[in-house]
Amino acid sequence: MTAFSRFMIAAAHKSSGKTVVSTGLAAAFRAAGDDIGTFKKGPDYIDPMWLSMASGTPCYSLDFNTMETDRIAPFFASRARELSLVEANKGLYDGVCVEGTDSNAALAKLLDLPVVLVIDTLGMTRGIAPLLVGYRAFDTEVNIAGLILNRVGGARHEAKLRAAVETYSDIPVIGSVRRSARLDIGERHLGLTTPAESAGVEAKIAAFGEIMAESVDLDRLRRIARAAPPLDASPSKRTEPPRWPGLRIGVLRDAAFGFYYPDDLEAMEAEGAQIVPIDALHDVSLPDIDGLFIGGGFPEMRMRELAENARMRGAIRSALQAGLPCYAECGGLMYLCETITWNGETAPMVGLVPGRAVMHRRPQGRGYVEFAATEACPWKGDGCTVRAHEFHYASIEGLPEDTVFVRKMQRGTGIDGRHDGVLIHNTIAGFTHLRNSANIPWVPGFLDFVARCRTGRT
Ligand SMILES: NC(=O)CC[C@H](N)C(=O)O
Repeated sequence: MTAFSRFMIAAAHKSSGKTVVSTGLAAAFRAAGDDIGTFKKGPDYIDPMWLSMASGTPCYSLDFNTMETDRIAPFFASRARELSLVEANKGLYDGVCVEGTDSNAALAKLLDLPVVLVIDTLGMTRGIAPLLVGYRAFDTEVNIAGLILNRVGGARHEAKLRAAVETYSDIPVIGSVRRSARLDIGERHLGLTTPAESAGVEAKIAAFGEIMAESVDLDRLRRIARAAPPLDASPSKRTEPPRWPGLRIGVLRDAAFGFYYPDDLEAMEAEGAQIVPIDALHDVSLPDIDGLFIGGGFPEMRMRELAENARMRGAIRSALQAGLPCYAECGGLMYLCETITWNGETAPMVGLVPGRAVMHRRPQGRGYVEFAATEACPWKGDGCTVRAHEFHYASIEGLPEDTVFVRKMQRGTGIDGRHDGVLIHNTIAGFTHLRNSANIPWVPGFLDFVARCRTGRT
């Protein structure tokens, strides 16, 4: 049994301001000297970037789709800090199936998380009461322990909301956050803008923190978090020695590429690999590496700078053509194509994948996917059905007929609706985002492949 303080920030629907409130709370607790850690439910990469910048520690995803349910609590216990904030996705009770087995509420029950609801009160006064009554009655096993009124218009609005809540509900109001342009994070395709591309991001996060410290009763929230019962799970511990000591894995990490799960990179390090960060916008050559990992992100937002860095594009193309093993996901796949087209502009990219990445106005693939590896897949242990996710506005056009794919889609879109993961030399590049877990061990699969290629080379 492990005792540590924890709570979930949930809402009634998407875009209620959860991430801004959570980021501000993480910043406020950190500024107050609390040992705060953050988690995000679901496969998202962007909200965790804000949360981890605010807390100064990695933000880990908790996801029913890619993690075995019985591994979630040990994983949480091994990453939790003295005070842990879990940010929900969408609404508290939303989930893929009608039973809500993968909902935020299910996660709150699994981890015994007291829930703090952030309610977007825009255009709402007395109507908040039936919403809360319903949320409370819908599942009495969910511990809704506090309420933060968000986007409150002014003192009169706040008074009406408080009166309605106090009259009809027993959920305590622990905060009231006024509508303010200072609390804006821009939204666009895929969700929020990333901190890496927001000007003055540190000042912005500090301002979120100051506003939350003034608007939310932090002590009350600490008490709610402390009242969580001890968690019936021991931290997961690794006992085997690292299998690939000294393997050097380059990871593209900059304003264009940033979609990485911190525990995937930690899993590489636990196997003895060394992560070598590479900036595709500014570095002009590749460091000494055995393998390359290019995650997703927003290459389309930086396509001019990526194009202008012709030396790096050339260095990556030559290295991959010479057989350097590489794994690229989504934005990484787009970078490896011949060109990216967006907003009427086309820019040259690496040119390893003989196709053109084209951005569209609507998502071309979104949600959970399932695939089976084809015989062509050079990674070992990839034979079973793999669950993962995709979210992209890009498609790949002009791929030749004889393209070799390593994934046959059973659910989801991938590259052509049926396949994902092109194989070119020792590079696998696809739209799917993988998350390493006990049942989807892509990290050992990739590292083993990198090690085999290295042995072949030397
Ligand atoms: N998931 C990603 O890496 C997204 C890539 C790109 N920004 C798109 O929307 O298509």
